[in-house]
Formats: sequence, C-alpha cells, structure tokens
Amino acid sequence: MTQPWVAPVSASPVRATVSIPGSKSITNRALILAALADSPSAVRTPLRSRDTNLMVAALRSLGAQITDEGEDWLVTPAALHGPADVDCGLAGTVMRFLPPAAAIGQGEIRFDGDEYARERPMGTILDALRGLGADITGDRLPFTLHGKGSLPGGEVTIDASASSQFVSGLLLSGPRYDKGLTVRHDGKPVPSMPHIEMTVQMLRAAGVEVNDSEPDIWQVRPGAIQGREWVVEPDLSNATPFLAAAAVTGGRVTVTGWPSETTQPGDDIRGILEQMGCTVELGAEGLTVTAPAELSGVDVDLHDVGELTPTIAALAALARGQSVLRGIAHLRGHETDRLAALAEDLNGLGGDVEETEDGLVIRPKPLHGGPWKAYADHRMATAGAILGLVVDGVEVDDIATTSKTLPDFPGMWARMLGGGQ
Ligand SMILES: O=C(O)C1=C[C@@H](OP(=O)(O)O)[C@@H](O)[C@H](O)C1
Ligand SMILES: C=C(OP(=O)(O)O)C(=O)O
Repeated sequence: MTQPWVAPVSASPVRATVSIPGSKSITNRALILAALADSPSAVRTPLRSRDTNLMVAALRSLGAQITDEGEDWLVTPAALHGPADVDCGLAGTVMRFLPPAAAIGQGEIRFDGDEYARERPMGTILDALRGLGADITGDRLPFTLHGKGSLPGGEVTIDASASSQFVSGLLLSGPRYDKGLTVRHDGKPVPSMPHIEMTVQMLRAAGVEVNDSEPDIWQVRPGAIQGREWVVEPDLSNATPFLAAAAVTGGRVTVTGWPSETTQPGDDIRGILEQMGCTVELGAEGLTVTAPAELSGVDVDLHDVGELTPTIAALAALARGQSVLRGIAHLRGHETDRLAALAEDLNGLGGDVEETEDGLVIRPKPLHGGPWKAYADHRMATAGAILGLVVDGVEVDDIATTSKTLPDFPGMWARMLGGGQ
C-alpha cells in the first residue's frame, strides 16, 4: 500500500493564476467522431490523461491511426475491426461511447475495465445496441461484441435516467448506422443534459444533421461525419477545485482560457460560487474568483451538473449554515457511490452529513484531520485536497487516482500554493 498524500495546508490565502488541461468530455467525443469520420482530423490541446489515453489506445486497437503532433493528436480513420481487447479503465466515456462505434466494426471486440467499472450501469446501452441490430454477449463489463461490419440502426427507446452517457454514446455513432438513429428517453429526467447538448453541438460541427426539437427525442440522420480540426477547451469541472481553493482560504484564483460560451456543465460553478458569496468575474485573462469573508451554505439542484458535487460538498462543509445538494441520485453509479463516499469521508473528519434519497444535507461543523478515502474517484481525491487546505492532517489514500482526468494534480496543486502556473 502506498503512503497517503497529506494534503498541504495553506498558511495564507491562496492567490494564483492556474491553467487547466483540456476537457475530458470534449476530447473523448472528438476522438470518437474523428475515428468515424470521412477524412483525417486533428484534436488540438486535448486532455492527455488516463481516460483519454484509454480512448486513444482502444481506437488504435480497432484500427484507427492516431499519431502525436506535439501535444495534439492526428486521427486518420479506418474501418474499425477486431479482434481486439478494449480496456475501459473506470472511464464512463470509454465504456459508453466506444461500444456504439465498435458495433459498426467487424469481428470480436472484448470490453473490460477496472474492478469497480464492472459495477457501473451498462445494461441500458447494451440492450439499446441489441435493439438496433448488434450481437453482444453480457450485460455489464466484461462483455463481448460480435461485429458484423455495419449496424441497421433505426429507433430505440431507453431509460437514460441513470446516465446521459447512454444517449450521447448512441448519438455519436448514430450517423454511421444504415438507417441513422432515433433515441427516445422514457423514464425519470435525464441527468447531465448539458453533456447531451455538447454531443449534439459537436455532431452538428462535424456536418451531421441532428433533430433535438422535441424533449427527450434525438434524431441523427445517416451520413458522413466530416473530418475537421477540434480545439479542446480547458476542463471546467477540473478547474473547480482550484477555484474552491480561493473560496475556502479567503483568496483569489484566476483560471485562464475560460470560454465565454460553452456546453461544459462546469461553467455552472460561476453561479454556485456567487450564491455562496464569492465574487466571480469573467474577463480577458480568464475566470477570477475572490472569496467572501465567510462562505454561505447553498440549496442547489445539481441534476445537470452532478460532476461538480464533490467540490461543492467540500465547500459546503466549510461554509456557514446548512447546504442541501439535490437531484443527484445518479451519482451512486459514478466512479464510486459518491453520495455514500462523501457522507462517510466528511463524517469521518467530524462533519455532519446526511445522505438523502437524491442528495446530501451538509451541516458545517469544526473538522479535524484523518483519513480521506478516494475510492478510486478522481473527484473524491480533489475534494480531500480542498478540505486539507484549511483542515490540518487530511490524508488522501490514493491521490494518484486524479490521473483519471488530471495528470500531475499534486504538482499543479503545489504550484498553485506557490502562486504560479
Ligand atoms: O458525457 C460526458 O462526457 C459526461 C456525462 C456525465 O455523466 P452522467 O450523465 O453519467 O452523470 C458526467 O457526469 C461525466 O463526467 C461526463
Ligand atoms: C462521472 C465522471 O466520470 P465518467 O466519465 O467516468 O462517468 C466524472 O468525471 O465526474
């Protein structure tokens, strides 16, 4: 067992300017679209991390040519084929986006992933693919796809209330199905809707005709996906622990390159930090967050932006007054059961956190140091780092798990504490 990472305490208010690597969600969408396109593509300023490296490795093993050009990736599409073994790691975007693409491939393609990945919900998308003509053995990881070189496609009704990635995954490959694709959602509201908008916007940017005019119905016409240049925005969800560092230490942090318009749900952190009392300014240098004298608790529905929950829970535990985080029952199927993990870890440090049916109630209490379990979840690990800025002796058991989406998080955190980039 490796030594825990003792989160550094900030002796003074954090004042720093930070640059954040590219968006995981945009990078992995761009890679899928590029591999299915009618001509080569460039993916500029991509995220290079475990989740995106797994996507690159998987697409290469299926026949796509992906080469490095400096930090960028150049993708030359090819007819996808097996036999191949795909390692999904713990990446939702790999396990839900790749099978729909591999379904137009030829041959046997086996999928597996980390131990906990085998528990993440997959049945919905595998059943949908079967309904569209695919031959798949298994209902969760590991499973095997027996590719026939094409997929009839057509209409499918799914319950996407457990993850928006079921819809995004199908839509990204839908134009390459013989009849195109119509996805209807039937069930409780779909979470993380901005991520579906991201999918639709990127499909349209690649020349695909998408009809999303009716709620819960998405249609993509069959046809070519155009090769193009993708320029990846900084990952705004990954930016949130750094902005939180300003908020909890009475400091001021600027994240460079914050887009003025985006489909990334991480952009919602601006409004949430304002509700907690921060001053938030979006300008030419980026997004700057200045802390208030004291953070206020919040009552927020995070259904659309569930990814932000661990950061907001850490902020809420250090605020004045109770916070209620709602609309996030689906977080039980994320990298770990995030509601249980946050409640357990925060209560272990002396907090008062109650798990509800669809979220958390957090009542701030003085916290003390102690173990902080990451449960292989990058955002649990960064939540521990936020708390550790002001609580002495928070020991994150597995800081290396941040490499899922943020290579060298400990180095970035240390540089932030030193004020630099
Ligand atoms: O499509 C995407 O890139 C993502 C969609 C969301 O998944 P859920 O809808 O399962 O929450 C989000 O939480 C995840 O980090 C990335
Ligand atoms: C839910 C997340 O990841 P994944 O893409 O693995 O679903 C996340 O990054 O918060």
